Amino acid sequence: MGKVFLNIMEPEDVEKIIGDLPVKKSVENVLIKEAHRRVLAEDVYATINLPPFSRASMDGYAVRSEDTFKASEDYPVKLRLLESVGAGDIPKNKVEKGTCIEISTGAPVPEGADGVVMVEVTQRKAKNNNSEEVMVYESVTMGENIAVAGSDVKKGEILLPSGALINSNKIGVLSAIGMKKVPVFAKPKVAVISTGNEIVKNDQKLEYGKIYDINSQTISNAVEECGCTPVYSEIVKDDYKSFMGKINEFKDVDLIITSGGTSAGTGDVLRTVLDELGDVLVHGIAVKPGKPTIVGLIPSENDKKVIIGLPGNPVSALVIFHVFVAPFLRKMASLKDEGGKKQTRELKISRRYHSAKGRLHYVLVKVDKETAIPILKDSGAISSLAEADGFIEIPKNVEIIQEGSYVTVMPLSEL
Ligand SMILES: Nc1nc2c(c(=O)[nH]1)N[C@H]1C(S)=C(S)[C@@H](COP(=O)(O)OP(=O)(O)OC[C@H]3O[C@@H](n4cnc5c(N)ncnc54)[C@H](O)[C@@H]3O)O[C@H]1N2
Ligand code: MOO
Repeated sequence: MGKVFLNIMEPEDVEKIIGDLPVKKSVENVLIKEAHRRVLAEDVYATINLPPFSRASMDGYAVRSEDTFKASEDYPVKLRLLESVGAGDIPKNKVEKGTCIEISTGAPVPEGADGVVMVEVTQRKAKNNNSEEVMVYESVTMGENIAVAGSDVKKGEILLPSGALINSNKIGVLSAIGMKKVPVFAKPKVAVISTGNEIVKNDQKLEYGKIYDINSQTISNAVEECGCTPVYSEIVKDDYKSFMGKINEFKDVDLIITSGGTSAGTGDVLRTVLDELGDVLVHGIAVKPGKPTIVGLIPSENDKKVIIGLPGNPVSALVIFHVFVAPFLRKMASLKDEGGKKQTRELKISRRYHSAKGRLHYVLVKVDKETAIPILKDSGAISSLAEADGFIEIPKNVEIIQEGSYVTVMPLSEL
């Protein structure tokens, strides 16, 4: 396949190409304590009734409701107390006419009882023969203060559908049926590789001409936010052998993201390696920043593996990741809003913005209350990362955005 760098593609076409890339999914069973923020891979049905038995929902006395119908402040009904049942206990007696059983919230309702009188509207009195009686000052209706077995969920009913993101409340639902292991989609593994002779890790000395690695950190975090597991890598030098070696090393990952080495410079070897190993689907997008972005496919064991080459500039790398890569990773991770973008906000732009025509522009913005403030620095400026909350898209045919116009802000991270 010939080089396609000069074949700059429109962003919509690139989104379509990425959207059509192959996605492999597998399922694994994890302990419930490890299921948080994972995606359910099967429908979950109730294996028991919820609640499993009819239980009191108030502290008080289990009664036959008809015994209390005439009860009032002035004419309380007297009921003989048979026993006291706490949560977790099993009642020994049956509630017969004229009797009651003291009951705690969560305890099983004794046979014969069809209502629970709240303790606040009763008074307990000891009698001479060591027995006790309860004065009831208010009536209860049938079923009052009782949660009947299966009234919440019936055994066999669907509790959660496949594809649900297991957050803390959904963990509660799975816990209610005593689930130990939960079927979830395996998290896609994504190798994150920074390339460049000038890049060093933070445990190395910063010699003249070198810079600390930013992209492994920013992109790995962003990968995690998409429900995938980042696999860290050593920095790869700008030479064919190192690059090829590293790509072959990551045989068991689902996708590879590199940064740097995408443009036309002499050290930019990703393109050469991809041309040799597989297919380059995209090399060049009509956007700014991020024009030299690469999307490729290389053969892997049974099918093909996707490689995304992000531009080296940390701002370009992050923006391109959010626009083009994150939706695909979220789809791989089976997150519900498959392919969808993150929650955006419509805000007023703080100043008039002038954009060069011809390419779609992504502009970092700081959000202050209801205003988006454009950050006017180039994509090599790290300080813009410190200020940025998100970015806006300015279509290729728009030159001027007037102060106060509404713009759509895409957030840069989850928090
Ligand atoms: N003749 C041309 N030159 C360039 C073009 C072009 O079309 N023709 N495109 C420019 C654009 S746009 C960008 S963006 C860069 C992208 O090039 P690369 O992807 O090859 O990136 P590098 O040259 O390796 O790096 C660019 C810049 O970013 C720094 N960098 C790289 N990786 C990291 C990292 N992990 N952490 C922190 N900083 C990183 C690197 O040191 C460079 O300063 O090419 C333009 N040139
Ligand atoms: O368009 Mo580059 O990607 O300048 O930053």
